[in-house]
Amino acid sequence: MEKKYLAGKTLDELSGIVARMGMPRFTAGQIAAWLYEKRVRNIDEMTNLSKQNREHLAAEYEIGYSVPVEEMRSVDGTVKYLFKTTSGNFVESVYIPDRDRATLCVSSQVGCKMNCYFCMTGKQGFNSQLTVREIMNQIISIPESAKLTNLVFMGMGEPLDNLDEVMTALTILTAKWGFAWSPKRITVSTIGVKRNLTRFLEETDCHLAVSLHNPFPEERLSIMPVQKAYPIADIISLLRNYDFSHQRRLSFEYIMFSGFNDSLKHAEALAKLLKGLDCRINLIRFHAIPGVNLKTSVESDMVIFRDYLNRKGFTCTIRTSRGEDIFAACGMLSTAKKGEIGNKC
Ligand SMILES: C[S@@+](CC[C@H](N)C(=O)[O-])C[C@H]1O[C@@H](n2cnc3c(N)ncnc32)[C@H](O)[C@@H]1O
Ligand code: SF4
Repeated sequence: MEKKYLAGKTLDELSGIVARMGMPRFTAGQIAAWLYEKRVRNIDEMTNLSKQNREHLAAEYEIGYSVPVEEMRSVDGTVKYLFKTTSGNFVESVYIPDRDRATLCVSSQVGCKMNCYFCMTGKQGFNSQLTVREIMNQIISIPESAKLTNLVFMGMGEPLDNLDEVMTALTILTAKWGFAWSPKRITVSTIGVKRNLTRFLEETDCHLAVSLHNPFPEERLSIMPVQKAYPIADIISLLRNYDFSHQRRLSFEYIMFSGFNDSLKHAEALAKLLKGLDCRINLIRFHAIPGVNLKTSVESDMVIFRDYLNRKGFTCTIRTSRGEDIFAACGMLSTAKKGEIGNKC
């Protein structure tokens, strides 16, 4: 019999399992602590469960964590990890140490349906959803797991297109019986999948980042097909119904493309679009990818753009690029790995 996995199970699900197996109710909490606090890799290590209960559990279940299959280290300390998924594909996670912070950028899907012109993951097309176990595994199975202070869902895939699994991962990360993290340590990035945005905003307190990239609808549509189904103006109207003036943070991601979206006219339109919203704007350098005819903006244009937005009352910063020497743009390593395997077949 193929074994099922315990990793990624919530306390409610574990309670159902122990009840079915005739174990005491409190065993569910003990198993959750072994999975998410002590992070053991083998049921036999759950030493406060009786030997009989461990054997019983191990007859049907295994834990289901798996270590990365490859890693690339940057001179700046960034590490890119590659994980093999159940579907036989690969996803990436990037560990980014920065003074007293240690952030992990996690993937939510294998590939992506959204097909943004500038994105390597988009070029892969959609392959499959990651399960909550595969999302949690990225966080638990890197050597630096215990050092992590922050998480960003900015790896491969669109988190709001896999919301059930992402929400369960957020529950495990923030529940007392799980990681017990504050939701303020977690940021979910989206291009604005409106149908799921409301649920995310209502049911979590995690920070939100929206990938905007161009304030003009036609121009945005030319690089982001999602603009057709979910225009950015509608997303912004929806966001105006929520309070981002306290603990919860709203930010907009804006990749700066030379001669495409980096003029003062764009900065003015962006300021107009976001007027009155409590938000930050992050300007990002474009990581060039093969076959895409766009270049990152020069530093002086980014500075002019940033200063204009700061004068308009926004908090706008230029994000430092990390791990340039290890293909840090998401999707590059997994695409290379896919090609390697494809070539071998
Ligand atoms: C890979 S996406 C994943 C999260 C979500 N799908 C989104 O688009 O917000 C995370 C961020 O990376 C940005 N990005 C994608 N390709 C990039 C590239 N080649 N250079 C710089 N940033 C890129 C996206 O625009 C987005 O802001
Ligand atoms: S930028 Fe985000 S939404 Fe667009 S293709 Fe890449 S992963 Fe998908």
